[in-house]
Amino acid sequence: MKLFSKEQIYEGDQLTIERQKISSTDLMERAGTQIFNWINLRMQGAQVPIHIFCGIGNNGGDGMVLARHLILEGYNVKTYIVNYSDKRSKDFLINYDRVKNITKKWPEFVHNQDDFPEIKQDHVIVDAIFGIGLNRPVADWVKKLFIHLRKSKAFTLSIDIPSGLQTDSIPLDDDCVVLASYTLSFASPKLVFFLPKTGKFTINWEVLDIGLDSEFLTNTNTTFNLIGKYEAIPIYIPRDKFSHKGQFGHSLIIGGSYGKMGAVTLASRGALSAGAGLVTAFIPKCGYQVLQSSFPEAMVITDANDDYITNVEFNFSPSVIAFGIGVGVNMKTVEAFKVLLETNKVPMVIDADGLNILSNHPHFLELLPEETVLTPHPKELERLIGTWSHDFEKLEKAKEFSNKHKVVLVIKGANTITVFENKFYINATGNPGLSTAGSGDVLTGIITGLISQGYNPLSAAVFGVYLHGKSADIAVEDYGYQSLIASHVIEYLGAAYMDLFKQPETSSEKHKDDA
Ligand SMILES: NC(=O)C1=CN([C@@H]2O[C@H](COP(=O)(O)OP(=O)(O)OC[C@H]3O[C@@H](n4cnc5c(N)ncnc54)[C@H](O)[C@@H]3O)[C@@H](O)[C@H]2O)[C@@H](O)CC1
Ligand SMILES: Nc1ncnc2c1ncn2[C@@H]1O[C@H](COP(=O)(O)OP(=O)(O)O)[C@@H](O)[C@H]1O
Ligand SMILES: [K+]
Repeated sequence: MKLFSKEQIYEGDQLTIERQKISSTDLMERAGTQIFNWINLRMQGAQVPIHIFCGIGNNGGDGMVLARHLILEGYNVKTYIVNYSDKRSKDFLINYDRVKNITKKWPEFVHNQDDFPEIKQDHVIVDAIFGIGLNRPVADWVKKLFIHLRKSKAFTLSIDIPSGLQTDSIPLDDDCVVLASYTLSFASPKLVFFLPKTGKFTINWEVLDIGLDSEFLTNTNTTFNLIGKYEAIPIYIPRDKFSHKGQFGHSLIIGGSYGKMGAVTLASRGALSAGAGLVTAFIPKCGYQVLQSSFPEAMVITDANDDYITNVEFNFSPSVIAFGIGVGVNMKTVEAFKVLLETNKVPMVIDADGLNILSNHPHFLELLPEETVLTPHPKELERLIGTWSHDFEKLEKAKEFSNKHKVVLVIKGANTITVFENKFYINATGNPGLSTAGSGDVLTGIITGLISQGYNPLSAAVFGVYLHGKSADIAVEDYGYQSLIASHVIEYLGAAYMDLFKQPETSSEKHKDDA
């Protein structure tokens, strides 16, 4: 799913108005009506008090349209105008008048703290205070209103974006933003829903279709794209009846050191379960028994050294090489990595200590084959690209790094973001059950196994991250967040593949899959 920027959304509005020959007021009517339909379907006329807080811009206008429809339908509505400015938008004013004239229930003005209404926990709040037009910090009394709303603990439905959240910056503090229980967003979800410091303001969201111009929706390229089921399906390469293992490549997984052999086992299993034809693990001698007995499907080559890797030698042509898992940073291992990079021509995936070696020896980066996949967690990323003061700076630095070294950078986290050629792919699957030892090793294995069977490195990274998260989403149903371990992610990988071709079942799953 495309994540449109604020500028693109305004442009899409304008194009829709011109091409469909409607007025901006008509478009606002569509937006407000969609929200009304959403609420009406769920509330079925229930007389729960609904407090609608409207700003004075177009987001407030949407709130006014909603208020009119809810009042006319007989709901128990109180409408407030959060009067933070006198510069009311034209469409806000039109809809304000409509509320007054049609419903005769005049909105109340809120100018300061004394005007805040009492809100009980079992009431409903609609937040139509600020939309994407917010461009500076909110006034102190408005911030106090946000705190008042939050303290009520009432269900809070934000329109388009939680008020106080800007589309391109991080809030000064958490009290400056409405904490939404749910957000109904127009055109597309906003990038900030997926970043660690801002995503927490609305864990749940949904996009409402307001009939924007289809040419605009199809032809507009976006820098950020959300990867859900419908983006993953076209990446999938089907298998033909007469296929044989020789077609799915040979993955070489180089890693491990004394006490860290499990990581290589997990990655090797991940690669084979993702569909690699053959997997060979290259490990120090001490791991031979461990690997052969814990994962008989893999072949094993050992280093001359017992405890860590000192010299990588193999006598076959791998389709892809993964390097770094559990490998340590011994000087001999660093030297072996350098020699490997100097001679290697096949695609690579680099993780864990492989990344730490790159951070400590930045000139090695020049030796990487183009489109090498790097899979750092936040600490490893920091070592690679330096520190950042906020998420937007992190993304910018990650993009520069990816461009400079021509690498596919997979920024792991709750919404893993893959960066390549100035585009960002935000993953929609995965859950906190993945915050467990070895889950990153499994991901490296999956991406390696995908490259092995013919996916290009970018597709392998984006699809691998999707499958890894999806597998965890299915597995968590059986294990719960706490008990999910990395091996389960491998065991459920088949279910993740099969899910690609299943219809969404529950509404929350639908939400993820539509994303
Ligand atoms: N396709 C779409 O996305 C549509 C969007 N609409 C709505 O329009 C909204 C955007 O409306 P607007 O551009 O009028 O902006 P907002 O309603 O988000 O903001 C209100 C106004 O306040 C001003 N302002 C910004 N920061 C302020 C601050 N800290 N203190 C005081 N004033 C401040 C802005 O200049 C803006 O004019 C969207 O979020 C959405 O809800 C819909 O009405 C129609 C369709
Ligand atoms: N809260 C979360 N939600 C979704 N995915 C997560 C979450 N926490 C961690 N992950 C995923 O789990 C993996 C952890 O990788 P990593 O930190 O390298 O673990 P390890 O080194 O133990 O293998 C990454 O793919 C990351 O995106
Ligand atoms: K809002």
